[in-house]
Amino acid sequence: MIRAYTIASGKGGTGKTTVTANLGTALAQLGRKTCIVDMDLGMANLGLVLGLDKTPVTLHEVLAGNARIQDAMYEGPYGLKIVPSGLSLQGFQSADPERLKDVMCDLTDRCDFLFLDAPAGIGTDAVIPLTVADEVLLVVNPEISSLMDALKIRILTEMIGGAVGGAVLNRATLDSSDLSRKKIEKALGVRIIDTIPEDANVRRAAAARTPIVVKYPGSESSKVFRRVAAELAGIPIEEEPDKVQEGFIERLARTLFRRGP
Ligand SMILES: Nc1ncnc2c1ncn2[C@@H]1O[C@H](COP(=O)(O)OP(=O)(O)OP(=O)(O)O)[C@@H](O)[C@H]1O
Repeated sequence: MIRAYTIASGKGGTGKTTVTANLGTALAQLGRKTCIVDMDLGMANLGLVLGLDKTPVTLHEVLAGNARIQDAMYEGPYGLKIVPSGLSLQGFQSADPERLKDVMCDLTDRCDFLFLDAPAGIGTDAVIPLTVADEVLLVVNPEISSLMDALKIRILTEMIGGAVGGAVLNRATLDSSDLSRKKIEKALGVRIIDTIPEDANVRRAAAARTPIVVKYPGSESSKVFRRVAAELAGIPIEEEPDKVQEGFIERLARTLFRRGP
């Protein structure tokens, strides 16, 4: 039985693609058949951040009725299936987001988990993914503009008969200007499933066109992605306890009392 999630935020640049790519990879690492789809028909970048170079068939052709979804699926890490969107404006014009429902039917037997990376805004290509998923997961940053846009998406989703399952707070810092998790939860009216910190390794991994859970598996963000993936898969995850940071005194003692050559 397939479980479909749409990753949405309303505001651009909150981390939807990052969350889609890494949750998808983390679920694939857990052995779940997982497919991620770039619904950003105009400004595609899921394939780019995952290092796909040759993608002769994309979601553009599928939504234009000229190809089957299985022809637009490319292999990612741990057997993750990636459906990129095309980069051409012509392809964008020919793609009809209304075909998404039929595409989802074709995917039913092919995977356990499906993630749709929604575009920013409330255009047709952003709204349709909100209706077809079992649950919408919001990606929100700890700032008022992101919160307001996420709230709009929550209300819109409910108005059109969809369901919001929760939110992921991304790019959290310890800065006092950050909205707190509690405030966001209260204003948004949905549970914050987990919090991903602001992490320079996220950008480094994107530059290397590799998910952070593969490139920097020990980073804080990777731990959060694995935790959320485990929760979605309904399995307990045991993280290694964090190594106690060696302080200056411990380092000095180790150097002074080192045995042997
Ligand atoms: N936790 C994080 N720490 C640091 N940088 C991050 C984090 N999450 C995302 N980023 C960076 O923020 C930028 C935007 O992220 P991303 O592309 O995932 O957002 P998006 O919501 O998909 O954007 P768009 O609305 O344009 O599709 C990228 O450069 C990404 O590497």
